[in-house]
Amino acid sequence: MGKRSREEAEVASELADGSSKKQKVKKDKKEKKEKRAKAVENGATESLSNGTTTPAEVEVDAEVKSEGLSKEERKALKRAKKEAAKAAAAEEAAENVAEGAGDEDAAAKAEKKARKRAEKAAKKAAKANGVATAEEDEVEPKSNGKAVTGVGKAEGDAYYKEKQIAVEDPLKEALGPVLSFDTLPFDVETRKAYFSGFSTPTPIQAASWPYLLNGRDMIGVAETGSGKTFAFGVPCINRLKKDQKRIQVCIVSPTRELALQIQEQMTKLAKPKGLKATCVYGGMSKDDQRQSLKGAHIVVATPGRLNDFIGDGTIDLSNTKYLVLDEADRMLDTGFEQDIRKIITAAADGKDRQTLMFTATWPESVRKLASEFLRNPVRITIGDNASGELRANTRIVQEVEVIEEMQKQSRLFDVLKQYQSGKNKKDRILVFCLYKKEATRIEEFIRRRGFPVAGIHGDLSQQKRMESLEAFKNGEVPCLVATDVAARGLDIPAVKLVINVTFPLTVEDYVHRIGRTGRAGQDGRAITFFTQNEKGLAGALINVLKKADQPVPEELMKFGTTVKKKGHDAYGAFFKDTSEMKAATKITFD
Ligand SMILES: Nc1ncnc2c1ncn2[C@@H]1O[C@H](COP(=O)(O)OP(=O)(O)OP(=O)(O)O)[C@@H](O)[C@H]1O
Repeated sequence: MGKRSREEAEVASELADGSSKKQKVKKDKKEKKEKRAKAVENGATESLSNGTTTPAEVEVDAEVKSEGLSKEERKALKRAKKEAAKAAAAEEAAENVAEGAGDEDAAAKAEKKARKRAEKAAKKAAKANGVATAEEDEVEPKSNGKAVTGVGKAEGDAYYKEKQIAVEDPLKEALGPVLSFDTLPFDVETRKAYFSGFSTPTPIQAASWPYLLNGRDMIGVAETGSGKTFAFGVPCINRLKKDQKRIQVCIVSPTRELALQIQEQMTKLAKPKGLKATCVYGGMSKDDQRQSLKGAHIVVATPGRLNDFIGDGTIDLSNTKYLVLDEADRMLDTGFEQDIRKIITAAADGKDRQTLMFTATWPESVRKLASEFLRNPVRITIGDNASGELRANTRIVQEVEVIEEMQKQSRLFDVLKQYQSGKNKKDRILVFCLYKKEATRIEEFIRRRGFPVAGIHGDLSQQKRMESLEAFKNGEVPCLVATDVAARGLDIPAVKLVINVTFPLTVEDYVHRIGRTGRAGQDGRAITFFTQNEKGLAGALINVLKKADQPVPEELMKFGTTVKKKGHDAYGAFFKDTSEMKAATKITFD
């Protein structure tokens, strides 16, 4: 085709396109008018394809619902109707102007303006009518409406692969991860309040949010310090009804200090929305806690005190539709099982309830019990670990020293001298013991050697426990001696070193203990004294070291690599020979 004829063809096609566009605009307008007339006739409340409600529709809706309104409400409704009529007239005028001028740009502008007015009127009318608008309620997550989905399949799959995320979903919803806070259903101010200081969601947050916002039950398994609290905390916020001053969200935690820490995080999420989170836990006044429950929407609790309050009628969980077991494997072990059964029975029915279980360790022994309480749960596991095997945070350097019982104190002194002197004098060190009496003795030993130290264990009053933790957190005391009450969940900034003076009863507890360091993308170090007394746990410990790519001392290998089938009542371990294990790849934490 020659140049000229090509130009002519293009002009002709443009003209043809223009006239057909005009015809289409006319046809659309005609259809819209007919639709409005029909809506008024039928009392229908259909929405336009862009999701807004037309003034006529609002009017019909308002008419239907105006019965039983107060005088003020009727007035508001009348005003809204007027607005709606004005907007409709404006829309009509805009259509006429556009038609008369034959100018599509002007028509589009006028129509846009009119639509805005119509939307405004629709919102006013809806408000007067008690219908919440999308903006007020933000996005109300639905269980089946997929209110929030993450990125598309290709991008999502690439992210899952890069971050080694395994998603097992019996319903095969295949929701992509949320890779930016901006795509969450919160306004700018709220996002700032929640996420300032964070650059992106962590892998467990990115992968779990779309499913949780869509109402799914979940098991989330991710390494210590990887942001699980916000992973389960953020999605429930939009679901809460501010005016319903009843417990709508319940989060259960195994220890008092952890419950308080979760409450702090939940308050950060609740407060900007005018919601209240409170905490109930043992060892403190019941009356004060009863008082604090007034007007609360979210309760974080330890199981014993929660059941006390359910039993005496202080707490009614029948409206609790979002139930979280944090440190879920601990919550489901034999010590807590009965308490948890009672709590779940007191909460809303399974079909109305979203149940979540989050943890860094997910032993085989609790999985069957967990399935009793969950409905088609999505299981999300981070770290090339689809089967949910025991894994330690790979940013922690793990050193294991096989020594004699009687060498422990002098080695402890050496380690403290090495890591808490000179410019490192203020570095935080957490020392774990197995027994309360042992913790008291070790604390005294450290104090006598000239190191400022505090303690936290079950022989101390709750007040004293909280004071010790606070002094450690605010840097007043750089060394804290603890039993396993401090092993799980506690998020203390910049713990440089964890020392295990006596190995815990399970290797799961070991993973949680050392997880107090190396949090939120930081590096950390753990030094563990291992004696002949714990040789039954050597195989499982060797597995954890190998999977985290850590050196395994010869002396430890000598105890054997077999993993006992049943390690402890709490967990009833799992069987795997270490030779099958492959080293873990590092997960990046943005
Ligand atoms: N998106 C994020 N980016 C950076 N830091 C984050 C992000 N989300 C949470 N954090 C921070 O990471 C730290 C660890 O979070 P959190 O306590 O929730 O970990 P966890 O996975 O529950 O750990 P544990 O298994 O020990 O209980 C906290 O200080 C938290 O404020």
